Amino acid sequence: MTAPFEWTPDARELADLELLLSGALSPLTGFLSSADAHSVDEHGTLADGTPWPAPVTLTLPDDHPAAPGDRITLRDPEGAALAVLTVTGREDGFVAGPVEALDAPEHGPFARLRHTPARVREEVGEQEAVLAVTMRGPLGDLDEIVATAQELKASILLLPLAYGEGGPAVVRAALKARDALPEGTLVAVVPLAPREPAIDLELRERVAEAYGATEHLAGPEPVTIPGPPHRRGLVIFFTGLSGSGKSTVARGLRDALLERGSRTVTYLDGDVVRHLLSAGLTFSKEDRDLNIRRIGFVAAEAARHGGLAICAPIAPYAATREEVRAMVEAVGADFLLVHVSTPLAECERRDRKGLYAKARAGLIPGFTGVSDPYEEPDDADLEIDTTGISVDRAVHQVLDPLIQGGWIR
Ligand SMILES: Nc1ncnc2c1ncn2[C@@H]1O[C@H](COP(=O)(O)OS(=O)(=O)O)[C@@H](OP(=O)(O)O)[C@H]1O
Ligand SMILES: Nc1ncnc2c1ncn2[C@@H]1O[C@H](COP(=O)(O)OP(=O)(O)O)[C@@H](O)[C@H]1O
Repeated sequence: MTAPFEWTPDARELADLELLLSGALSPLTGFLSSADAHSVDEHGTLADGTPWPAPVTLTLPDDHPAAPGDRITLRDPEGAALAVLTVTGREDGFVAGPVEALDAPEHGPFARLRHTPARVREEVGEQEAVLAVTMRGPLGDLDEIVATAQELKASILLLPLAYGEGGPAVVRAALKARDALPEGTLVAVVPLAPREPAIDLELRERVAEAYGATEHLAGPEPVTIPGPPHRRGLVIFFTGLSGSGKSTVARGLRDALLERGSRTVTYLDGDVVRHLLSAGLTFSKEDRDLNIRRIGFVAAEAARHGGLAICAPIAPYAATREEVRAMVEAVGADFLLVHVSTPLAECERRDRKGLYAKARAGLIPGFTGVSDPYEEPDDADLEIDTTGISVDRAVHQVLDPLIQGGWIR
């Protein structure tokens, strides 16, 4: 049964929730209170003295109405109800309490391999010694694992710690290793998000124990060599006042890239987006933020598999631009913020669409730069002022650093 209050935890918290529900974080049965989390940080124990290596917490905004005694349905981003949390405390932004599983649909890559610790222990049998190998990347030396297992007369359990973009690759590596290891080697997928190295190792030990391990080997850390810039996803995000030249330069850049032909280009113009993706949104702060998040979402999807996206909205708020940068970097792509810093006076002099005149006459309320804020970026990767220079020159001020940085060939 779902509860009256609702919340959608973030990706890390959802991963922890899955582990709490499966028993992989035993003896924990819920999210920690602030007191427990601080005690773990300071002493490596819960407040009652039980040893525990890592805070497992859930953040809830202060304006969320749930209070101690209330029940909150926890949902995944697609809306599936995963669990109910019974609130025992709220402090320092954390909500604490035990969680109970709901009948959530199982999906996602390798969902069939997400065996619970109880199921794995049952399959292995209580008497047997088990060598668990936790892995975040491909295993190097399988001979060493085989030799250790023989010495311990143990069966082998591979625990790929699948989290985030690289998750499926770790599981594939585990399945490949299983085929080369002795018969009877088991694989169980554990969605354990990484922590700082020492804590990560201790937490892996605890998870391995929950899975019945009598011995634990931590597999090598993955060596992540990012691809060369010209193969990585890239989002070029123009921001600036209306009339500063964002669309003109962005279109020129798009055309120059298409002429070179070395990359696919997705172009998200501010005006075009407003007619389709964000049709119906106003220019209130909330709607502008939503508009920018939508643009960021589409751009990040285009960049996820190595595409190049160009966006050219006003994007007046620094925090929202930072959110988009984080969304793009979270999919392993690069983000370049281009501030088209043409001063207001010049934008107003151009007044291509007559909007500044209307804004000054009070006919358009909340017009950026006139009667609505524009927060100047202090994190721009490039700045161009298009006053008194040709469009071609302005386009080159963006294109040249892209070539120099290796993003464009
Ligand atoms: N109140 C108000 N403030 C600013 N701009 C306004 C407003 N009302 C309409 N317009 C027109 O909408 C274009 C900006 O849309 P954006 O989607 O880029 O804006 S935002 O990023 O959501 O703030 C902008 O186009 P550009 O000139 O291409 O920037 C304006 O033509
Ligand atoms: N060097 C330049 N770069 C870009 N635009 C320029 C430049 N010089 C003059 N302009 C003019 O400035 C206006 C910019 O309008 P636009 O690109 O629609 O701005 P925005 O998308 O920022 O609202 C256009 O009329 C364009 O021709």
